[in-house]
Amino acid sequence: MQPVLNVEDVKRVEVALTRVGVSISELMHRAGCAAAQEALALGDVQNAVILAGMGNNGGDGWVAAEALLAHGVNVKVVTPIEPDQLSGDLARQVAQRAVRAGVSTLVGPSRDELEGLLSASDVALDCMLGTGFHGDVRAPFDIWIDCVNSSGVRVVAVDVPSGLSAQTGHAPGACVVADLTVTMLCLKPGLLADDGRDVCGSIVVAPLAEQTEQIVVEADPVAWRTDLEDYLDVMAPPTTAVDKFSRGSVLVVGGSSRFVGAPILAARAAARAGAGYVTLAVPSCIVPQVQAHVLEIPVVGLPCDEDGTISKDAVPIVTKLAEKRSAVLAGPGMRVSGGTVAVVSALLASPTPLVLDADALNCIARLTSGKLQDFPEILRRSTPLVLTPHRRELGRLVGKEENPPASLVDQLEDARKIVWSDGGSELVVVAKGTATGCVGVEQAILPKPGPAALATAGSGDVLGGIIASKLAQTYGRVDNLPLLCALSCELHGYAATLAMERMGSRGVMASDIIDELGIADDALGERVTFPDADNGDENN
Ligand SMILES: NC(=O)C1=CN([C@@H]2O[C@H](COP(=O)(O)OP(=O)(O)OC[C@H]3O[C@@H](n4cnc5c(N)ncnc54)[C@H](OP(=O)(O)O)[C@@H]3O)[C@@H](O)[C@H]2O)[C@H](O)CC1
Ligand SMILES: [K+]
Repeated sequence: MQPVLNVEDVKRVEVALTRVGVSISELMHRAGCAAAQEALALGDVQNAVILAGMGNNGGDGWVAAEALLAHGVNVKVVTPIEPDQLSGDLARQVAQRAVRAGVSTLVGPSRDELEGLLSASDVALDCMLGTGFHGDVRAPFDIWIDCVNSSGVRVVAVDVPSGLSAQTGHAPGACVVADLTVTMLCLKPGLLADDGRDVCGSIVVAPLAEQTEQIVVEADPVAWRTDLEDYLDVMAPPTTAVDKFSRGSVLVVGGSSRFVGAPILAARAAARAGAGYVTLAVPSCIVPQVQAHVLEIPVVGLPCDEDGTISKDAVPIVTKLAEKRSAVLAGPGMRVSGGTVAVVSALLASPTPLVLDADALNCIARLTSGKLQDFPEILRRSTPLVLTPHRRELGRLVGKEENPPASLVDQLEDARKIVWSDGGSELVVVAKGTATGCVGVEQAILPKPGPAALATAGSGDVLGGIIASKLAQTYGRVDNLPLLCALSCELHGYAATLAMERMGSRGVMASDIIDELGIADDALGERVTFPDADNGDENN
C-alpha cells in the first residue's frame, strides 16, 4: 500500500530528511532530476519547455532543465522574472546555476511567444506552482496555464499540477491538465480526489531518498492507497467444494412504495458478487412488483404502514430472518419512518454482520439527532458493521448537514469521528465520494477509484449489495474489514469499466454494472493473483 500524507506532514518529512543528512537543496536536486528522468522516459524528447514559478516548485524546474540539457535536450525555461531576481535563496541559486550551465531562458513572454514555443516543444514541464499554491491563480500563471492546456503538448506536472490544491483536490480556477504528475516523497490527498482525479494524469511518486519510506510511514499517513496485490489477504480462495449455503447468505431489507428499484438492485448485486443465497425483505405492498423483477431471489413481505414503508411490526420478523443469514444489508429505498428507524435499531442490536446504506444511515441520523459521534453505544458490536455514506449522508451523521464534507480529507476526518468514537475494529465507514475512503479505527484505505460511469442512479445500492455479499462470504471472519470493503469498491469500479465497454461512457445504468460483476470478480481475482501480468495504470 502507498501512504498518503497531508501536505503539512510532507513538510515535516522534509525536515526529518534534513536531520538524517539529506538537505533541502539535495532534495530539490533529486526532485528536478526525477522530473527530468520521467520526462525523458516519455520518449522522443528533443525540445522541452520548462514553465518555472517563483518558489521551490520553480526551483525543481531549473534543476530539471539543467538535467535535460545534460541529456542533449534543447531546453528553454520560461520565467516571470530574471533568475537573479528570485527572492528565495534556493530557487535563485539553482536558477543561476542552470543559466551558467547553458540553459536558455525566456523572461515574461507574450502569449504569442509562449504559444509559439509550446508548439515547437515535445514536452512541457509544469513547475509553476506546487504545494505552496494558495488562493486563485494570479497572472501570469493563469495565462500560461491556458496556453499549455490548449497547446496539445505532452505535460509533466512537477509535484502537483499548477492550480490544484495538493491538499483538498480543488482547482478553483485555471489548472494544468497533465499527462503525468511526478510527485515528490509521497502521494498527497488532493491528487486523488475531486479535480485532482481529472488533472493529474498518471501519477509517479519520486521518493528522493532511501530513508523516505520509513519517515513517511512514521509521519502518520492520512490514508493508504491500495495496490492490487494488497487484496490477496481478503480474496476468497477458489474452491469447487461449494453449495449454495457455503457461499454465504445475504438478507436485504429495504424498499417502499416510493422506491421499489433500490432493494432489487442491491439484492441482485449481492447475488452476482458471489453470495450463494439472497433473500429480499420489502414492505408487503410492493412484493408482487419486486418479485416480478427477481426470479432467483425469494421476496418476503413485511408489515407495511399506510404510507408504503416498513412498519414497526416488522421488527420481530426481520430480526428472525437476520439470525439465519451470514450478512444483512439494510437501507436501499426504505425511507425514514418510525417503522424503519425501529428496524434499523433492531438490526444494530442483532449479532449478524451488517451493512447500513442510504436511508438506514438517515435513520441513524434521526436516532442520534445528527450527532452519531456522541452516541458510540449505538454502534458498539462484536460483529462487523459497515456504514456506506456518501458526502451528504456523512454530513448528516456528524452534525454537518448544512456543511457536508467537500474534499477527501474532510470525508476521512468526518468518518474518523464515527469510528474513533466507537473505537472498535468491527466498524468501518465507507465514505463515498470522487474518491472513496474505507475508514477503520486503525487505517483509512483508498481503493483505486472507478470510472465516471459509477455516478449513475442506483450505483450506491449496487455497492451496498457487493459489500454485504463479500462480508457474507467470510461468515464474519474477516481480519481486515477496511480492506474487504476496499476490494468491494474496486470490484464495483471494475464492473463499471466493463459495462462502459458495452454501453458507452455515458450509457451505463446500475443494472449494467450488476451484469458485469461476475466477470469482473473473476478478472480481478486473476489480476490480484498475477499482478505482474498486468501493466495497467494502477496509479491513476
Ligand atoms: N517535498 C519535497 O521534498 C520537496 C519539494 N520541493 C518543491 O517545493 C515545492 C513547494 O515549494 P514552495 O516554495 O513552498 O511553494 P511553491 O513553489 O509551490 O509556491 C510558492 C510560490 O508560488 C506563489 N504563489 C502561491 N500561490 C499563488 C497563486 N495563487 N498565484 C500565483 N502565485 C502563487 C508564491 O507567491 P506568494 O506571493 O504567495 O509568496 C511563491 O512565489 C513543492 O511543491 C516541490 O515542488 C523542493 O524541491 C524540495 C523538495
Ligand atoms: K507544478
